[in-house]
Parts: sequence; C-alpha cells; structure tokens
Amino acid sequence: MYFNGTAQVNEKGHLQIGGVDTLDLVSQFGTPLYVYDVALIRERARGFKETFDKLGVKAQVAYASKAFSTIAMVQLVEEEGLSLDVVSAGELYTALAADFPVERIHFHGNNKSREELEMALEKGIGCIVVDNSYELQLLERICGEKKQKANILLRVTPGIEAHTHDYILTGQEDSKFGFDLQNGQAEAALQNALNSQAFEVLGIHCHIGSQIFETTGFILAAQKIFEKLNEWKQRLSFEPAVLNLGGGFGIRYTNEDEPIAASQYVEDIITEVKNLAQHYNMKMPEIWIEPGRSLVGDAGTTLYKIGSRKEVPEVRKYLAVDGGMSDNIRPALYQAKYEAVLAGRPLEKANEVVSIAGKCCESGDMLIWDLPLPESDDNDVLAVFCTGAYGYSMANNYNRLPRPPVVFVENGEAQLVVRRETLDDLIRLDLSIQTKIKN
Ligand SMILES: Cc1ncc(COP(=O)(O)O)c(C=O)c1O
Ligand SMILES: N[C@@H](CCCC[NH3+])C(=O)O
Repeated sequence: MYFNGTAQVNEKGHLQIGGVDTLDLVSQFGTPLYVYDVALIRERARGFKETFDKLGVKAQVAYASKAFSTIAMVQLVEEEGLSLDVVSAGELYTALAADFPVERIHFHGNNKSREELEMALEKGIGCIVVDNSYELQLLERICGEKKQKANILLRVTPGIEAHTHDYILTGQEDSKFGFDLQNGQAEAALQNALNSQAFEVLGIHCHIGSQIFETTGFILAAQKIFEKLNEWKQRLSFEPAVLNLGGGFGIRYTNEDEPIAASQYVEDIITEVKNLAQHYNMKMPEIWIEPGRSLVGDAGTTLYKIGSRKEVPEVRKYLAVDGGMSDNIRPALYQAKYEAVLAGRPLEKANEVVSIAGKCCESGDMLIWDLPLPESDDNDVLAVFCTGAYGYSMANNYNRLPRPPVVFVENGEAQLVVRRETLDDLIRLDLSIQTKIKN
C-alpha cells in the first residue's frame, strides 16, 4: 500500500495522518470527512519555492485556489509565503477574509463580471490576468471611470495539446480560454493594451491544462511564446517583465500514474526559458507558476462510513458509502481513479474485489471500480486517498446532501476548518411562496 506524507499505520493498526488516528477523527467529526495533511502541503509549497531559489530565478508561486479554497487554506498559503490565484469574487472574498496580502493576488477567469473587476481594482489586487478582448475593453472602461491603472498579464493560447483528459485541456487552439497566439489576436490585444493609459502590462500568461505528466508541453508553450515575444520586441518594443506558465503539474492518484517531481517541472521550464531568453537576446522574465493540484491533491483523504452492499452474482459487488459525487465529482466527470483502504485495518490482505458506490441517485455515482479490499461491513471506514484537489472545491448539494466538514491535521492535532453543513444550511436560501395562485 502506498502512503504519502505523514500517513502511516499506528500501533493500533489504524490509518493515522498528521499524527492523528483517522478513526478518532471519525468519532469526533463524523463521516464523510475531508482530512488534510498540513505538513505535506507545507512540504510541497517549500519544494516549489526552494527549487526557484536554488536556480536563482525571480519567481512567484501562486497557489491556484480553485483546487481547494477556504479561509484556513488561504492562511496556510500565506504562512508559506506563496501568492494566490483566484478566479471569482467568491475566491477573492475568501482571500480577503483571510487577510491575504492583496498585492500577491492574481485574478483569473474567462468571464469576469464588471462587479468582479471593480472589486479587484477597489481592493488593489496585484494583477488581473486578462483573458479576452471583451474583458480588455471592459477593464479599460472601468479603469477610466475609477481613474485607476491595472497591472495586467495577457493570457495567450499557444495552440498545443497537452496529454491529459479532454475536459482539462486548455492550451489548444479551440479553447474558451485566452487570446490566440498564432492568428494575430494576442498581438492585437497587446498593442491595444500597450497603447492604453489604463494598463501596466506586466507580461504574458499561459496555462496548457491540468494533471500533466511531462514537461514537453510546457517547453513547447514557452518556445511558441518566445517566438512571438521576439516579434513583439521588434514590432511593439515590448519585453515582458513576467512570464506566467500556469499550473497543471500532475500527481499520483493510483499506481498507474507516474508523475515527475515538482522540482523537475520547474527545473525543465527554467532551463528552457533561460535558453530562449538568451537565444532571442531578451531579459530573463520573472517566472510565475500556478500549481493547484500538486500542492494539495495528495494531502487530502476522504473518510466515509461503509453502508449497504449489493451483489450482482458473478458480476460485481457494490459497496456503498455515505458520500459520493456530491463530495467528489471527479470520477463521474473525468473517469478519475482513486485508491482506498479500510481506515481501521489498512494493512489487512484483500480477499474480495468491490466497487465503491456513492449514495446519489445516479448510476454514474461510482467512486472506485474494482477495488481489492478485505471483507468489510458497516463498522468499517473507507479512506480514499488523494482527494485534496477539486474535491471539496467542486462539492455540491445534489440530492440535498450536506457538504462534509474539513479537518486539518498536523503534529498530532486536529483542527476543524470547515464545519459540516446542516439540514438547516440546505434550506437557508429557500423562500416560501408568498402568493396563492388563483384559478
Ligand atoms: C489558469 C489556471 N491556473 C492554474 C490552474 C491549476 O491547475 P492544477 O491544479 O492542475 O495545477 C488551473 C486549472 O487547471 C488554471 O485554469
Ligand atoms: N477540476 C479539474 C481540473 C480543472 C482545473 C481548473 N482549470 C480536476 O479535478 O481535475
């Protein structure tokens, strides 16, 4: 069995994370429960920063908070000295509520509203990543009205296809994100931005996709961007102070995945950018990256109580848990795969193969297909690993299931950082009808 971070088996034979027995967590907080190994998040954050420091490159590592955004997580990001990427007023509001330094917040999104852009300007956030010409014009108008200047990056789409699931590709030509780099769209936007009093153009941004296992895509993107930068240097006298190459670094969910070390992604990217800058005789830009999954993905574990069991003779054994696509939509959305153990006896030999079903009214609500497991019953707790990214952040109330709480564990202590939703929370926004419909 593969354990990462501080996960281990304790003297009782139970799964322990952050020095805390997971069965004690279940007694205290119930199930389903998201558990985060804080030491592992810190280790990942420091890994990125140390690699940049070692390479002597000016950089910002901005945590992509879409992966998992709560006040406590943002506070942790601040403690570790990272920057923060937000994509909505909600994520920005969370960052502000956590007192995150505004100058280190970067605002993303392909359809930011007027209200969101105004909020970003009013709060003085560090940088807006402009995605399209509609937004560029809107932001220019707002800056004019407010007599303010905005620091911007232009997001470009380099026209390459990284090897990952179709739904999480973003760098290909036919994408809803960014200015097309190849067909003149990006150059026209840059020219407009440079000619406007409203903007300080810090540089260029590009994000090619998510859960990527090789550096070739990032390198190709950098090459394509530099080819254009070289043209823009001649034609527009523009050299970027910042090059943001996005996130997307893949992690290990199951033993089918073979990610490379985070430091390797950074080293390969930096080596290439240094070569390109030298080749085109340009200043080495400050490098920004935006890891989400690779900072929090494998630090999260979800604990479920096992419930009903159904056998389809000679076909399959279904084992249902008390959560599902409402707390982890990734298997249903991307056919994502996970590994799991019984939290009370993780080392016990498997003697059956079961498929883990969620409790939502959808046939597609399956968390894991064909999982080898020791025979279990409703006294058992299932621990599903690597649920830290895009689990809680994509959780929903389908079937009016309350969203689970989140617990941080570190050095033998557990801290509740998001409480469990109650049934009252579920109807909190509902309003009764006021008028009787008369015939
Ligand atoms: C613009 C941008 N930056 C960063 C990320 C973070 O990606 P990941 O969690 O794969 O590192 C995403 C999501 O894919 C993104 O869209
Ligand atoms: N939510 C996706 C990744 C998309 C990232 C945001 N651009 C996942 O769970 O893998």
